[in-house]
Amino acid sequence: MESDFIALDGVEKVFDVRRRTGRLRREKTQVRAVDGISFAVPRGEMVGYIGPNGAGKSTTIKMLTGILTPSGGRVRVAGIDPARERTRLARHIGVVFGQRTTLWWDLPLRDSYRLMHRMYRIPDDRFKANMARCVEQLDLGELLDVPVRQLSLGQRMRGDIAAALLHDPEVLYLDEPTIGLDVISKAKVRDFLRDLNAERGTTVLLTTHDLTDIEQLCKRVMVIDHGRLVYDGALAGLHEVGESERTLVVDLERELPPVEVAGARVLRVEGPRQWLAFPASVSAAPLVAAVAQRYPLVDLSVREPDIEAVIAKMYADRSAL
Ligand SMILES: Nc1ncnc2c1ncn2[C@@H]1O[C@H](COP(=O)(O)OP(=O)(O)OP(=O)(O)O)[C@@H](O)[C@H]1O
Repeated sequence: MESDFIALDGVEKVFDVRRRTGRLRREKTQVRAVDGISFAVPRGEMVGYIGPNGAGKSTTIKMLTGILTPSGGRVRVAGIDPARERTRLARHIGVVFGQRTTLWWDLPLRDSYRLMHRMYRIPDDRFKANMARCVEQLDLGELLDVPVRQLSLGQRMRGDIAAALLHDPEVLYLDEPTIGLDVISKAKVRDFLRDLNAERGTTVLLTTHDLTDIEQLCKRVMVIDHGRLVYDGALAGLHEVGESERTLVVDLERELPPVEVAGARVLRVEGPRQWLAFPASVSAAPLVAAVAQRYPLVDLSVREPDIEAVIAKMYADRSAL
């Protein structure tokens, strides 16, 4: 069970939608938001779940919380069928939606937390310990008596993350937890999540458009597109799938015509500096040697492929199919 703490097997979600096709006419159509997804996440793993807008990420998370019932397939979280036993599952999971808050808008954070204490029937000692930990690690001390509506987005997000953890869940779903946050708030949230996962072994499923979140937090990433899983593996492996390229930036002694060497193509020439693209999967050494042998080289550097470009290319390639 531990190796498939979260398990999806051929999961589908189809929405019936009515579309207006004329002044009085409406047409019934179906949207396959999730189209046969299978994956397993072992206990204690922190996994990124990414994809373009409308790919089916939120729908998957809603099925994992039990808010939505799958149209087909099987979902299990901590051995529980979420849609059937949503209340029982609630004790095991915490959910944070970056775009909306679970806190009471007009109440200070402290009062929201007190309400959750009672709603979730959290034992007093656990509540106190978790509260103390979150307040310290998320730097909430000075914010506890401020009404939620007066908090900045970053402060509110930290407040929301604490709220999701007061009942000590084993699983945390995060849907865009860093959206709209400034650089410092993002760093605080990421540090906290990293510690939470390392120290408490909380299993984390993270949905985000910010690939830095993934690069800094997740070894494994799943990519979903049009309701299907198109990649599940190490973040590094995405480069191979996306056929990404590295860039060799060379500074020559003087301005010269585009460099000609096998295995690379010149992307740009700017005075004595030239940018050469070569496949990320091959070593830079022979290329550097070839350039150095034939051209008056002053300096050089190698730039790693940009993961965002890799993923953008993956999406583009698939939609061209
Ligand atoms: N309640 C609903 N009724 C009808 N269609 C829906 C419903 N919820 C989602 N959809 C559709 O299902 C598809 C997947 O939506 P979903 O919100 O899961 O995508 P997402 O990957 O989370 O996107 P985003 O990154 O924009 O949040 C979209 O085409 C969306 O319009």
